[in-house]
Amino acid sequence: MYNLTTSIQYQDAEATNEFQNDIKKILTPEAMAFLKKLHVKFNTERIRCLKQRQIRQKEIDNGKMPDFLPETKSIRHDKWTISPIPDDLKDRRVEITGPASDRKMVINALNSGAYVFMADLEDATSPTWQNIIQSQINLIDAVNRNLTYTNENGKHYTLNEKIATLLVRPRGWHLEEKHVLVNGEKMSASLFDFGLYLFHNAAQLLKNNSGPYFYLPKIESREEARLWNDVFIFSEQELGLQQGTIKATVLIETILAAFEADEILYELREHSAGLNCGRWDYIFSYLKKFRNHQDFILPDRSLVTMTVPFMKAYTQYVVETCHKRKAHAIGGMAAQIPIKNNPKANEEALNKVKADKTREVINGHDGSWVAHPGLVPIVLDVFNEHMPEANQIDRQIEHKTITAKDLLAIPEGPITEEGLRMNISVAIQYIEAWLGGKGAVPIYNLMEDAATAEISRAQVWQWIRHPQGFLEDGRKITRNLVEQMITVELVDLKNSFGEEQFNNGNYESAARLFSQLVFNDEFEEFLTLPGYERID
Ligand SMILES: CC(=O)SCCNC(=O)CCNC(=O)[C@H](O)C(C)(C)COP(=O)(O)OP(=O)(O)OC[C@H]1O[C@@H](n2cnc3c(N)ncnc32)[C@H](O)[C@@H]1OP(=O)(O)O
Ligand SMILES: O=CC(=O)O
Repeated sequence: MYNLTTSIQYQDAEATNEFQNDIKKILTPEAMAFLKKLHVKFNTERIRCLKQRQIRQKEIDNGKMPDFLPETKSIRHDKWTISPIPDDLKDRRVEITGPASDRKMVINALNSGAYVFMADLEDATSPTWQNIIQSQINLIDAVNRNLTYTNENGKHYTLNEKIATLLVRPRGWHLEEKHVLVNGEKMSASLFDFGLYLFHNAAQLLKNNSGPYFYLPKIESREEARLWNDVFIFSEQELGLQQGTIKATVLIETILAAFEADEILYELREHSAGLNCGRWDYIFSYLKKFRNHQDFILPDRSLVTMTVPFMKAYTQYVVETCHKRKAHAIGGMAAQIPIKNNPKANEEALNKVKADKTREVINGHDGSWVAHPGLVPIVLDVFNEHMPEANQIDRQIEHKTITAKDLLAIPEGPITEEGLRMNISVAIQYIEAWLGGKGAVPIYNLMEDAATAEISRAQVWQWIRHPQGFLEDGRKITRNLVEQMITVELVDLKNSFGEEQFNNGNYESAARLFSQLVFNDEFEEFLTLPGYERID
């Protein structure tokens, strides 16, 4: 535990010598002093914003549905644009993402041919202390161009001459870093991740003709965006950086943020590098926010695609809003990844990615995400074909005006036994991996991370309680049925992975956490909150 008020301890009884050296390299007295200032100055407002989320949830529960805000009408209707975008963020046609903690993956991502690499400390990272510190080490080495890795077979990895532009996604406002206390309270994880990356790398990034660039997750309102903007201004002053040096792309990945997309861009206009459509968290947010409404229910996860009306409306609104403000509108993550040893299934997966990205570029997106280096050339081809310039910010796309009704439209479709079993299986397997320190994993040939697993567990929670939570064969989804399925799932997992792997893993504790998440009437805001109590 590192207490920023009294003494700064560098000893950690649990840590190996190597890890202690890493901690020393990252948590220097100067860096700690900067972190402390950030937390002291901004934590009260962070807590207020989180309380505001609860208030808003109660209003929604009581029937006050989201709408465009009358008090910010002038922001939506006035003419303004964001500040000019730096050169290395003008062309973002393919962006790869991956956990910042995995050294080999960081090298592979930077070398992948993608234009941007989003190094993720959020949904793709299980925030063990080791992973968080390792992420900062990897990022410093990447920025200083001395990131190397040698695998168990002696294969050596180094960075290419030309690498992707680096953006870092710190953890969201709801998370805390339990290993660091400021005045006795756990430090905001967002400020910890952001502060350390900025402190250690801003000067070198500028020397590299780049800059400190971020992706901001899970924002729910313009006030949360304003808080980030205030953090940026303060940090720039503290570190002697020119105002506007920090740039950030906000993920529009909550239903409430969609209604304030223009306002969020406005708050960050001096620091903005556009918006991104974080589709998986968006679906989760839609489920979460309207969970207590009898008329809102989603069908099988596999049926909530980008072409269902509420998803289509949201992406169109984000593109339109961004382009009006001369900002990039980046697309989201197709869950498919290359499939080994099955050429037919692989071709089908790649075709799905191609179709998804083609839809996005035609819709007006200025770039999009991939989860795997094998997908970079496919997405590159799609964008090269349909987007000859660096971006299509100046292209006006004729969409019908998006209304609140469009953003809230409820999709139709069945809930199947397969869909229910799949949610249970995916969520347990994902939580198992997360408890073991892995935040992104392939499950049934799809990329799964915290956002996708959140959908799976939230659906099961909702289907048990919802009056229309029936399987298409007429059976009501009950606690009893789900309990039986969890038991069967654990047996299936043991049979497929073998006794040894099963016993060495965290399957039983993952099933316990999953049961807590779906059987407790109190809906957990994020699975990573109770999860964090179970990891080091
Ligand atoms: C909803 C959201 O929030 S999306 C954003 C957050 N999610 C992510 O970032 C997920 C990113 N993707 C991944 O983590 C991985 O692709 C996974 C876990 C899904 C699959 O990983 P693996 O099982 O290792 O894939 P696979 O075995 O095919 O890897 C082949 C090679 O590609 C590399 N690779 C795979 N994915 C990535 C990636 N995202 N970035 C860099 N390299 C990668 C592997 O390191 C491996 O390299 P090697 O050949 O040098 O050993
Ligand atoms: O963060 C991205 C998402 O799709 O969720």
